[in-house]
Amino acid sequence: MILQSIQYKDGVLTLLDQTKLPHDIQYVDCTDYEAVAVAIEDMIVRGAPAIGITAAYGVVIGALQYNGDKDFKIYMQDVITRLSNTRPTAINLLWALGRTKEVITEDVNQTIVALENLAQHIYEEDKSINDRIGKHTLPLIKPNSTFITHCNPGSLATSALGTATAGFYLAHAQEIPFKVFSDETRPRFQGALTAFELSQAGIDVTTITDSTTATVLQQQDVTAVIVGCDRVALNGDVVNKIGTLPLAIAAKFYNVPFYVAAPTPTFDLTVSSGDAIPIEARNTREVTHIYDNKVAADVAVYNPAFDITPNSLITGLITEHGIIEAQEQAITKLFEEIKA
Ligand SMILES: CSC[C@@H](O)[C@@H](O)C(=O)COP(=O)(O)O
Repeated sequence: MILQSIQYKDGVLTLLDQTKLPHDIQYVDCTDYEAVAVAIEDMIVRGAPAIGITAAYGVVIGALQYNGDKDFKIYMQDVITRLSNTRPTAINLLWALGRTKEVITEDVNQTIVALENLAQHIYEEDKSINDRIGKHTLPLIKPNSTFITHCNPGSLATSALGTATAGFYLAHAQEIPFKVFSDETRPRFQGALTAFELSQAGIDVTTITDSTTATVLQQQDVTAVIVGCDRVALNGDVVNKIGTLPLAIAAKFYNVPFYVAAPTPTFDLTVSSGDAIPIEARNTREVTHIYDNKVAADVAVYNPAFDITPNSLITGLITEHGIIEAQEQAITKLFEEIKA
């Protein structure tokens, strides 16, 4: 069973509350755009593609709330600005919001219909991207192979099969035996969500602490590491959940291929390299507390939510158009082909 993290009907955006998983399955209904913005900030919804889809629906809800107090286009710009300031790293957010801007006109009713169609289109497009990334990942999943993944690049973070997990779902459906090690991903335990969703689907998954990753690479015959991403720079550097960089370094040391599942909406061709990508600094409480239990002394805390993996550590980027090198030339060529 694949859990749906985002559902929309008649002005109500229903989000699976990921802060409660895996213990409780609870949903949050958003009927105003401020609630959507807070849901993104508080990580009720999370994961790059899911954030983009949610923001697109947030704009629809914002348009539905319009009460004529000010010029419609100025009001809609305020809605978009609020949503775009929720989280800084995953480019899917700005990508989706940029697309909503293109359909906003002075005509309120027409704009609402266009925004609803667009949000639905972005949602469906993401599903198709998941499927296609899965198909390109499938040849890597030979019988009895072993993988490591990090964070949650799964159905919870997208509209369907996930990015890095899509191949796992397809291979499992074909009854190919394989196993997955899932880093728990401190401090927010997104990897525990990956283990949860893969195990729900009947996939052989083992949770490991982030500090066990190198030992698994040392001890096991790992076929490949496959992770997702939040933003890919023009030169192929990848920003993904904190802990991806040490995993990539360890994979290189043990000669294990390191793949990044990268939907094209996650590329940002305006940034030449990873160090130009803004890295979100999150609340120190995420580190000092596990749920409500204090686990750290009262000392300084450094809590970047993402890290930058240099292109030299990446074997390939698994896009919906196929696997490409994490290099500027290959990325430019892909986007030229898409445009043509
Ligand atoms: C869907 S791929 C991106 C993920 O690997 C990952 O970095 C992610 O889910 C984002 O993290 P989050 O901070 O929970 O929104």
